[in-house]
Amino acid sequence: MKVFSVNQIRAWDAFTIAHEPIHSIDLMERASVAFVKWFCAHFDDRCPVTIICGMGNNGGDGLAIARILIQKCYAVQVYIVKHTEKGTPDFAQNLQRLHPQTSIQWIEQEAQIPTFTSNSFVIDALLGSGLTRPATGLIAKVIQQVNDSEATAISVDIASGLFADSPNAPSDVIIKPAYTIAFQCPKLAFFQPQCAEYVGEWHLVSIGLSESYEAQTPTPYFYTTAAALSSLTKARKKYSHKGSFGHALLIGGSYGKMGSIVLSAKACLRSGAGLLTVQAPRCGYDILQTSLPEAMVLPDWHWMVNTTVPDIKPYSAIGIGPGLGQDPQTLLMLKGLLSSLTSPIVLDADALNLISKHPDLLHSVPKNAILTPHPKEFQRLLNDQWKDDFEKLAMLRTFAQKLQLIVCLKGAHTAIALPDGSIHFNSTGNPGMATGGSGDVLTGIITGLLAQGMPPADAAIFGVFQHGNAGDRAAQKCTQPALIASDIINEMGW
Ligand SMILES: NC(=O)C1=CN([C@@H]2O[C@H](COP(=O)(O)OP(=O)(O)OC[C@H]3O[C@@H](n4cnc5c(N)ncnc54)[C@H](O)[C@@H]3O)[C@@H](O)[C@H]2O)[C@@H](O)CC1
Ligand SMILES: [K+]
Repeated sequence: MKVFSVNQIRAWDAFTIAHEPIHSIDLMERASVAFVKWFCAHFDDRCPVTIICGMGNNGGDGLAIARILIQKCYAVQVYIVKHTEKGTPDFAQNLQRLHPQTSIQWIEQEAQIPTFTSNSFVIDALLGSGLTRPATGLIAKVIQQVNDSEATAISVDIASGLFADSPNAPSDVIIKPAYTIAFQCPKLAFFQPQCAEYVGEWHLVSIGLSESYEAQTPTPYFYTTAAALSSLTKARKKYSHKGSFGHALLIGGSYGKMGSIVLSAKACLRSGAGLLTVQAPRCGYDILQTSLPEAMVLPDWHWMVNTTVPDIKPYSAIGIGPGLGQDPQTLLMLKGLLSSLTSPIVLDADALNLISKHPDLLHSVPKNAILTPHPKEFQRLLNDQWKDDFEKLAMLRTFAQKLQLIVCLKGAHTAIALPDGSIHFNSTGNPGMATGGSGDVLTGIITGLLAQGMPPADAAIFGVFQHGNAGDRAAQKCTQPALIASDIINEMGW
């Protein structure tokens, strides 16, 4: 799914209005009906609903939502903040459409701001994607009052005061909703950690905007959906054999850190790799052979760390890093490996840390190599600091494009930057996966997919998606706090 900027969304609305064709007031009605459908599916009519409206189209949505909820017998109180002399035409029309007996209160001064009770819902329709400056004055005061209350706030399209495509200042006043119900496509802000409390749990509702506009309009940003990946899962042919599914090599583990490479190795096999060899220091030999009889083990001559550059000819993909350690001899091995590479590679954990300490190595990482850093590792790779998450994203794009690498920046909504400049935000996963070993599992999955011949960009996007999917299934079974990396492996499968 494409993620568009506010300007593109506005053009998308206009295109749909002109080409469907549909009147803009009817598009607003569609949006409001879609919002109400979600709302009613989640909350019954026992709790009072307060709708706070601005005077733009977001406020127009709020008024239409009020009308539809009243028809469905919800107890609705409407407040309109008079922040301008004249509302938009669709706002005005929806104001007219409200039943004369609807409870509407204009807020023209601070004393008229209500208190919001803890058992109520506040539907936030003050400001939407039309935000041009931070919320101030009366609107800011209303937002503050909502945030100070214990009411459950639900934002229409986007939290009032939140910029969709660019960072807010720390002092900006923004609704902190429990939920955001966004129309048609997510906003870039939804994927930024710094915006988390201004987004809450977000859901998309379709408002039937033009499919041809979506298809023909370019954007660097994408949101991964299961449907877009369905073509990547292929049934196995009847006469296939283990040689049909590649031979992966995983390099990692060191004294005290063998668990990392064991986790990667298990995940690699579960991703469907036909054969797996693990190169590990000699101290890990028994551990690997015992915990993972399905894998072959190539013991390094060194007892504690990896030092030997493997003969890479037999392998269709290589993953290196989990538990690797940063011994000087391991660094030499990594250098040797990078200079002799012919197969696709995943670089993770200490392989990335070694590269960060020896930045010249970055230039010997081959095109389309997959790097899987978490934000700290990425910052070390960049040797630079971003001032906010939007800048981090821009730096990620530039880095991947300049070096022609695939970078999976791990976190909630892992951002996968491709050499073509696109960024793909993941849609699966949960905070239960923030636990030691999760990343090792991901490295194993992607290495296994590469070994089977999946193109690197697909392997990164599909691997991250399936890793999160397995994590979601695991969390459902054992809850998020109880989830450990092995649970992710046990829930793998597609
Ligand atoms: N036809 C359409 O374009 C549709 C629009 N929809 C809704 O319309 C919203 C966008 O509506 P608008 O573009 O009218 O804009 P908003 O309703 O977001 O904002 C209203 C107006 O307030 C002014 N404003 C901006 N920042 C302000 C601030 N900090 N304080 C006070 N005033 C400020 C601007 O002039 C802006 O146009 C979307 O978020 C969505 O909710 C939906 O109804 C779907 C269809
Ligand atoms: K809003």
